Amino acid sequence: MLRFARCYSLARSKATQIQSTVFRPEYALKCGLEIHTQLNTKNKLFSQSTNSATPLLDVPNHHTSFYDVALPGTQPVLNLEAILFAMKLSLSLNSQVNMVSQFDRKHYFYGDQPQGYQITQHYRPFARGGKVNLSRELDGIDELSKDISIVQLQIEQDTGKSHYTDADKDVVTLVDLNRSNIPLIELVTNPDFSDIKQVKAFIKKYQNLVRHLHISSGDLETGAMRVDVNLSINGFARVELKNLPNTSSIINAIKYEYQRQVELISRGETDSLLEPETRGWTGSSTVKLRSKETTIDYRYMPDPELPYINLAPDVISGMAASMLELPDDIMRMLMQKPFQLSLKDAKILTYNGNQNDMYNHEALRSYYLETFHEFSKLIGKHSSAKLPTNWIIHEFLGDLNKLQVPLGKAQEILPPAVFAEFLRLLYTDTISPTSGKLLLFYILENFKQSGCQDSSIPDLPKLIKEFELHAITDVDSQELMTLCNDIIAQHTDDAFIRNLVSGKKKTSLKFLVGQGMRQSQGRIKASEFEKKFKEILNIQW
Ligand SMILES: Nc1ncnc2c1ncn2[C@@H]1O[C@H](COP(=O)(O)OP(=O)(O)OP(=O)(O)O)[C@@H](O)[C@H]1O
Ligand SMILES: [Mg+2]
Ligand SMILES: [Mg+2]
Repeated sequence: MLRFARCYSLARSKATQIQSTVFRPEYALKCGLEIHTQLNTKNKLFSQSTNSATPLLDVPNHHTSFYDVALPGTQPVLNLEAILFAMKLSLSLNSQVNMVSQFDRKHYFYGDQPQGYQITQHYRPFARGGKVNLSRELDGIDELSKDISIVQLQIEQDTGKSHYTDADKDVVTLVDLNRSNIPLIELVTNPDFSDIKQVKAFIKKYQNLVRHLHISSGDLETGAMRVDVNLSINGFARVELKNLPNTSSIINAIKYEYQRQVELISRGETDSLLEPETRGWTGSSTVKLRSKETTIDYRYMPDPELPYINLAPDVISGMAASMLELPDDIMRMLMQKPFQLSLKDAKILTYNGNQNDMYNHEALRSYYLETFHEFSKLIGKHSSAKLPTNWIIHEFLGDLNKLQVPLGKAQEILPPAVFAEFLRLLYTDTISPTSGKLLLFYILENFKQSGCQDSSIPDLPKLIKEFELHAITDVDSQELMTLCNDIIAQHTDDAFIRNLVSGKKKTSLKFLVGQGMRQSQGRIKASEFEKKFKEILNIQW
């Protein structure tokens, strides 16, 4: 117990130390990233095995061929889909695709690497150069604009996975080769990052890019994307940080390592910072894995079983011509007229979350754009941008999440033209926002209760009539007067009225209006109540 308490307090003090890390200009941070991304091709890089999309659910060693487990005599056959994916990514990053690239063997011995070498691209990578632009406007970095330049992109095969178990005190290593030979792209950036916000923004942006291009799930949690950070201060040697399973580990490891190096430099103890080293992340600190002297000699050599990748120029130009619009351009389009979305809303339509979301950004964006278009047609001009935004991005999405109904399904009963008609009812005050919320939720809940099977289009006028949701637009003045007088009689006393009328407690008016909205079930507008209460109580402010 005591030991636990000591460990706990040590971990807590490290956490506090990490939180309070201050980046000081006299200790300039320099960072570069190496990002491995699994490509979601149908098959593996050099075999016909399935490249599984659900690695966490798989039975170990299920997706393996003779080649993946390195049976003698098997040979690699290149999967061209991986080349197309690499080309898409390179073009999106403005990288120069090499017309000729080649595969090399990187030798090292490990249980989850049965060939004894990994096939990668060492001498002639797939693409070189390129950049990612980060901006204050879109990515929230401190600088107005900053380019992170790319060294290269290389295609390589993933390794298997080792699991260590403690069976009767003998440590047993279990090897799962499902991951062996899945295609990876390693992206190497120059050490252009000078603060944490830039690193975070880059990772988010790159993750979204691979999802946008449909070449990877980009998930850090499943290991589909793995980030190594290289970090140095004031010209000392770089330290490479590995085993960073999620964004918070990446950020905390940088903070911890920065602080560690600053302390060494400020104490003049810089011997250990003269040679590069590789460190791992334990969850609360970095620990040395190996130094330069013990660096493995990988004995790189061209793979004699694989021919060069020779690209014809028209393959690249053909791909360039068919490229999708990129996320930054889409965001800028959405933030301008006529849509005028906020950055946050534009991101919802452009940035993909993980697979658990009830929608994907592309489907939601086309739904939004089509509905916007239909709505503009209905009301005969460019619509007020706020209405489609609020009702699609906030209300509708909120309902889908609450009810766990996927957008693809909900669209069957609420295609863009029907949603646009619903928006028209709100725009023309045929129904109040309160009634609109009830109606939308009712429609979706009903659909959910049918097991998302009853895909008949809802009859909006009929439902409005049935549930008496029609807004009371021509409010009978006498009826409103009676309602307001009743509320005043039931909910106020002399002091309440005095403070309200004198303006000392103006918020009391909101309270009265709220009561009115509740009693009329939202069918009489708040502004009508406000007018009436002011008139009855002779409020002058
Ligand atoms: N002075 C430096 N400070 C911080 N980072 C640096 C510095 N110099 C280089 N880097 C970064 O180190 C990384 C080097 O990656 P690269 O893949 O080229 O080599 P590696 O780490 O030796 O190889 P491996 O792929 O086997 O890990 C790049 O991300 C680069 O930006
Ligand atoms: Mg490295
Ligand atoms: Mg590398």
